[in-house]
Amino acid sequence: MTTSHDTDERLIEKGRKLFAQSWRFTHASPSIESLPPMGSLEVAFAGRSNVGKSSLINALTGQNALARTSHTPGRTQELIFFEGPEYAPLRLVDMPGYGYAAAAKTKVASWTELIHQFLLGRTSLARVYVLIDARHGLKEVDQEILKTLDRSAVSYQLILTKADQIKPAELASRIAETEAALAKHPAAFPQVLATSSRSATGMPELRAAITRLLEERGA
Ligand SMILES: Nc1nc2c(ncn2[C@@H]2O[C@H](COP(=O)(O)OP(=O)(O)OP(=O)(O)O)[C@@H](O)[C@H]2O)c(=O)[nH]1
Ligand SMILES: [Mg+2]
Repeated sequence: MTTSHDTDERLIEKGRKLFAQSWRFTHASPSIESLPPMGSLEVAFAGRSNVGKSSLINALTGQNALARTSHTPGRTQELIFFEGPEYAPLRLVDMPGYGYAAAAKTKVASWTELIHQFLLGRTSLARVYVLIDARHGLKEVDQEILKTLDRSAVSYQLILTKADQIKPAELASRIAETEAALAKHPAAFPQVLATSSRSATGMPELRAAITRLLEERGA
């Protein structure tokens, strides 16, 4: 008999292998006109500037220099695509951050436009993870992204990042509060994940979730 525990173990092992391969940068798109042709399934990471999108891609792949990270917000300014050579059906997409008030207004506006256009019009986009800083929770500017995702057909899930920065009890209440806020967004996964790129908390589960998605899509 197959139990759900067996399935979880199998997906965690398969996810570990998928992400243990050598990932590489393949494409950077500063505009919607310059996107790579659709083909492989894509999983994108969105969120406010500095929330830890690029760091999460590095932690998932175990390659610390794959995506460029920075202490200062506004590091990632284009849509950045990564592929694993032995598993072409999957691309990871690092996105520019939104809500960064210190950057030039015109830049912020063009990144925001790019983000919304990508999320609404990309049929190869199989899932979007929306990252939220576990210390701060959902902000008004995140709601705009959630509204865009509600209008698109893509499945999406929230991830609380930097879980290493707060106490377990605080993390538990932040998860509960964020899940409660998702009641207004029926298109979202009702469950919220918690991760730390620093301690690798949540990485096996996230790799398994992406692996399950690929299986569901027959990739
Ligand atoms: N403590 C802790 N710090 C983290 C974690 N993830 C990222 N950081 C730090 O947060 C800062 C921003 O990380 P990035 O990965 O560059 O964030 P980003 O969301 O890609 O930022 P932009 O590209 O500017 O939108 C860096 O100083 C990281 O070291 C984490 O899990 N724990
Ligand atoms: Mg980044």
